[in-house]
Amino acid sequence: MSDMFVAIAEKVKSGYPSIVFPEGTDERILEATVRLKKEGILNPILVGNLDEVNNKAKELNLDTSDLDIYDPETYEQFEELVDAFVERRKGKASPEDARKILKTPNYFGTMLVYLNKAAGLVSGAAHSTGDTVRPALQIIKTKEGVRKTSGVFVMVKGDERYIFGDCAINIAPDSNDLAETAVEAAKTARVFDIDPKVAMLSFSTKGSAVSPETEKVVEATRIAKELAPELVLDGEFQFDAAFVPAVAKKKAPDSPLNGEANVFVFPSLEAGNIGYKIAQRLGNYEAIGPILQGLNQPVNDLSRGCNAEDVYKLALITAMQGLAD
Ligand SMILES: CC(C)(COP(=O)(O)OP(=O)(O)OC[C@H]1O[C@@H](n2cnc3c(N)ncnc32)[C@H](O)[C@@H]1OP(=O)(O)O)[C@@H](O)C(=O)NCCC(=O)NCCS
Ligand SMILES: CC(=O)OP(=O)(O)O
Repeated sequence: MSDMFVAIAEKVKSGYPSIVFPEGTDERILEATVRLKKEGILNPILVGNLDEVNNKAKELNLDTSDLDIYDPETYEQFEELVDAFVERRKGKASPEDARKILKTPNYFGTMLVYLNKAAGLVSGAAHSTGDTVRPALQIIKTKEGVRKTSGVFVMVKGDERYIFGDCAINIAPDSNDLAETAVEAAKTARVFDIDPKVAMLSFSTKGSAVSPETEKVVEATRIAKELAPELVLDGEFQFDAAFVPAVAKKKAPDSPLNGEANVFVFPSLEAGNIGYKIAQRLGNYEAIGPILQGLNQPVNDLSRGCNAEDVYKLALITAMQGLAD
């Protein structure tokens, strides 16, 4: 494991937070949580039917005897969750609706976080992103000053670390959305000791093509600079002009990025989601995330293509976000 994750694990261990995993019968979740508990890093709370979770663990030769397993069907404080959900949804859910909704593991787990019974949540190994994040958007909500959450990956290979976003949430971002993603991604970068140099990506570099798509990124760059004038941030850039110094000299000789960008803001969810998966699967970068930015409490999604190592690392990041809040 890279030094970065070893350091995060040490930090998390000192706080020993509880993190909730709504997918208690998923084998990757089971493998990662048993390891996290055994290493004394954090306290996993698995959601699911006790027998089903334990039987699945047995099949995998994993010992879940010292893990907390909460079943929404038998959870003693369920009515507390119902009341808090009805209050939070302000007229959008009756107590009967809430009782039904909170039987679903992602809503149940998210309410545990909202009520501070857990410090964060990791899900999405077996659920789509929509089903994983919707409870958080409705219950946890964004921090004051953040209009929309976005999902970034930390891309790791050896000592190399980059932030890619938005790869998960906003399907057709406008200029304001892109600017906000950029500013939040720079903050996320600092969490991983990356000194952010932010590139606003497009298929054009500094006006080499002009279209509504490129103009959206030009405008996003202007807004992001206004929001965070201290940031090293520029656009619009093709990936090579943002990343390869020799290409940057030719295509954008006057830019402060100098082809050294390490935070990449994609112009649409198509580009971001496809882009991170290509870097992961063809480029052999580890892709940890999506890490949701700008929420009041940490809730993070996984790709359904994840492995147990990805779950373990995203759990570490989630716990670290919780300690920082
Ligand atoms: C994220 C997503 C599920 C939200 O869609 P949705 O549930 O239809 O959203 P809605 O517009 O109905 O909004 C639901 C709630 O979430 C909030 N919300 C929606 N998008 C949000 C965002 N980006 N940030 C913060 N809140 C958001 C809304 O304000 C609303 O809150 P309210 O009920 O309290 O008023 C949707 O944008 C989506 O499917 N994105 C793509 C996910 C994906 O497949 N990614 C690729 C794989 S990672
Ligand atoms: C992040 C992501 O693409 O998730 P999934 O692969 O589950 O759709």
